[in-house]
Amino acid sequence: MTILIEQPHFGFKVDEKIPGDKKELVLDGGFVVPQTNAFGQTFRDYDAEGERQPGVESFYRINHICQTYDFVKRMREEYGKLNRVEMSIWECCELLNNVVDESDPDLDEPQIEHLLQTAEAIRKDYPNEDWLHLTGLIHDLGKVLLHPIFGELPQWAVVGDTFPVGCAFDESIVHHKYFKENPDYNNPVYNTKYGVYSEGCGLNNVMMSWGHDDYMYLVAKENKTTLPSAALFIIRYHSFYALHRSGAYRHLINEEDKENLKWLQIFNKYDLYSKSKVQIDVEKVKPYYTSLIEKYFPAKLKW
Ligand SMILES: O[C@H]1[C@H](O)[C@@H](O)[C@H](O)[C@@H](O)[C@H]1O
Ligand SMILES: [Fe+2]
Ligand SMILES: [Fe+2]
Repeated sequence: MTILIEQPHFGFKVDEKIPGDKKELVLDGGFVVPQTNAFGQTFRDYDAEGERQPGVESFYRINHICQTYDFVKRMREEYGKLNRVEMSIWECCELLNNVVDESDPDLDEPQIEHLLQTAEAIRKDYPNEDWLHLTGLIHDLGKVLLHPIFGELPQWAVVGDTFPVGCAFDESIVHHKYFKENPDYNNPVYNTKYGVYSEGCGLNNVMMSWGHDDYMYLVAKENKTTLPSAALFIIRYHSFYALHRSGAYRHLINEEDKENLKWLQIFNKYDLYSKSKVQIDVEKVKPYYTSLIEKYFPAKLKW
């Protein structure tokens, strides 16, 4: 049954602005898109004054200064070895029980809540796309890099929006001004529109700032997941807001990226707007998600 609240037409598109005077939208008895985050502010407002703003801004300052081309190259090589731990996907979800993401203006809950909220919100609107439910569950698992067994990487090397390194930093990136202190900012090899890349080279050939996205992509790929390529693309680029939100860096993408981007934009609605104080009953949904994990992953993965 379709229930429509205070909305004259059916449907809600990702890039549509939520009307200011409407409280919330309900689709097909499915996922409710809230107008404000758990702190009563609009989502992803990096300038809104509030308890999280100063911490988030200082997070981005150090992130933008330290994410250089050389740093990313070293991290990809080091963490691409996957020689740290062997564990299942569900064990990794549980490790995130205590992890709180300092870059996020919309959420201060442990990450496991966010994973389940995202997956369950997708399941409401896309009941038949089980691969997308599982993608929701695992997309942020790369945040285990914050854990002591992964060397307790600092937040700036794990979370936050991502962006290409090796070419100019686009102005649409959150708190762009802090890039001025990044050594690559003044390096002529890396500071032009194309930098070390070329027109339509494809994102697979572009190095992204290091963090949970690329790491989890490497984990999924190297452990031979059977998830479709759109799932791997979502995991790898879900923090690349400059592209999927602002449309920057389109000169680097190829046809395959363009196709995958459509799924990423659908996914983003659930990743972003499902952040709330509503808790999911973990034990209740666990059997469903463990069956999906069995379908798409080996029992133990190398991390
Ligand atoms: O603060 C958030 C958070 O770290 C998310 O996991 C990441 O995907 C977003 O891009 C970022 O803005
Ligand atoms: Fe993320
Ligand atoms: Fe997320």
